[in-house]
Amino acid sequence: MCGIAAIVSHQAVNQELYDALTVLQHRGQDAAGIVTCEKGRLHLRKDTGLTRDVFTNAQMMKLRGNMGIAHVRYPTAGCTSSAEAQPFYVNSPFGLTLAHNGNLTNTEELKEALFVQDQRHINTDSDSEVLLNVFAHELQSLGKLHLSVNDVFEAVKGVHRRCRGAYAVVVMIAGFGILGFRDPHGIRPIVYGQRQSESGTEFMIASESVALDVLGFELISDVAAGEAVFIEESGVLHTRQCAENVDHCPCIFEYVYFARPDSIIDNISVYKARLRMGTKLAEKIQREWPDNDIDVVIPIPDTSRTAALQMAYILGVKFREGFIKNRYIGRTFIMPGQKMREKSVRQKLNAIGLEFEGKNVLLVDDSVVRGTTSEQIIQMARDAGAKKVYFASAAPPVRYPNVYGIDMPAAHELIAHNRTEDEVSAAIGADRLIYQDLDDLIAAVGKGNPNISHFDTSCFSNEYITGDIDDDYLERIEALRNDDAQSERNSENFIVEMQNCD
Ligand SMILES: O=P(O)(O)OC[C@H]1O[C@H](OP(=O)(O)OP(=O)(O)O)[C@H](O)[C@@H]1O
Ligand SMILES: NC(=O)CC[C@H](N)C(=O)O
Ligand SMILES: [Mg+2]
Repeated sequence: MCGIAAIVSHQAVNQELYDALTVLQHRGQDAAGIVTCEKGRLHLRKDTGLTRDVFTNAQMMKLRGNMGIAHVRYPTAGCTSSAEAQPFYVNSPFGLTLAHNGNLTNTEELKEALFVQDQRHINTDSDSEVLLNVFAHELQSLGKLHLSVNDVFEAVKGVHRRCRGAYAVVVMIAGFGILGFRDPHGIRPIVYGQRQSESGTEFMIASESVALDVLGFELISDVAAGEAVFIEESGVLHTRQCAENVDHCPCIFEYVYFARPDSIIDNISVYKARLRMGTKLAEKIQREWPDNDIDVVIPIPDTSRTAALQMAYILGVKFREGFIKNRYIGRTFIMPGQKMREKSVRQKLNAIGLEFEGKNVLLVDDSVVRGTTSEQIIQMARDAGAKKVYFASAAPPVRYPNVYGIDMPAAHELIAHNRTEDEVSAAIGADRLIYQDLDDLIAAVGKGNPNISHFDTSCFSNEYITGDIDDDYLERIEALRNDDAQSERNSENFIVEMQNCD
């Protein structure tokens, strides 16, 4: 899950893109990058690390220009080398840079075709580099010396014909403008907005509306599934539906975990969706366990707080902060490698003993994926003196890999894979485990926008909307991207960057 942002302004965009990345940091902590365009010339800075670590003042000064795009990365393909940090660049045609959130599911076929038919060179293992080259080829093959807005939309149509999987994308065409587009299923979020300045209208595209809010842009709309928006460098906006078969199916895990609660995605408030998840889960407890002896509801910071608050309210029991989060440790689930994730949970969360001593506590988390957090937290609650430790998950059991931009490719690394709910409860050491039902999760999120008829729920249901995921594919991905394979690849880190400014 990465974060993308783009701004077309009448003044320098370097600081605003940087600010946008800090607001989108929760979507990717591995690498960050910004590219700006000044009179047709591109200035790029990208590297591994958090936004605050990647850009020095001197580098920021070099990112001149009134339009640019930016990215924070959480890898789902390739390795963690800085060469795979985004934005990516190709010089032909016209000078293109791209930032991508999502994951292509036909990368290998595309790579082969790019090499054999399109005579294009791919230098990394990143699917996003492949995506950029597909777009570049589609634009090139129109054979135009001077680009029109229509040509840009024709190239997006070509991308939709060739690419499978999830892609929310921003592309900057040097000296011409900025494009945003979303795959025909609209799996990953992308929004655009505007603000007025003394010199005219300015536009921003971003993964989440919270980035627009913070930078003073007013939300115009989500980019619809299959749609493209293009903003000319002068500040003129164009939109076009570019896909033939649109079937909007946004990722439900954005609402469970990834997105910030203060974002609105596809007209659904993430905050309200999480409150409704809390209501549904509390109602399930009341239904199935009416004589429960829960004394207190305690959230596992940060993401579960909204659902937990609502659960306590519906159950009529106290809500207490039993764990304090170290604000300097990032999100553990999106960290690379199980060792680092395990170590970080303990560094990140610490118990307040008096909230546990002698009590039956209901710990609430938004989801249980590998079980890294829940296992340690339950032990911490016991160590702090809890009598009984019950555990509730606002999402159903995560049993299947995600192939659309969340890095959980190996089924055997998921604690609920091939386990019953009771077995998971035993594995994490809970006295009782209550999972949200999938229908309730869908109802909780879907209530915010009745026009969305279905969601990508693949990690819960094993149903993959793109229709190209079979056992063979999942086996290949698991072999390529399980934790051991990744750490081997990352330790080699052999891909060297082609362009960057120091
Ligand atoms: O079962 P696991 O593999 O541990 O994954 C699930 C946990 O990871 C996430 O927290 P994270 O620390 O990433 O972020 P948060 O602070 O936003 O809750 C999520 O909120 C769960 O707590
Ligand atoms: N999480 C994402 O959106 C990742 C984008 C892209 N697949 C990468 O690995 O860089
Ligand atoms: Mg968490």
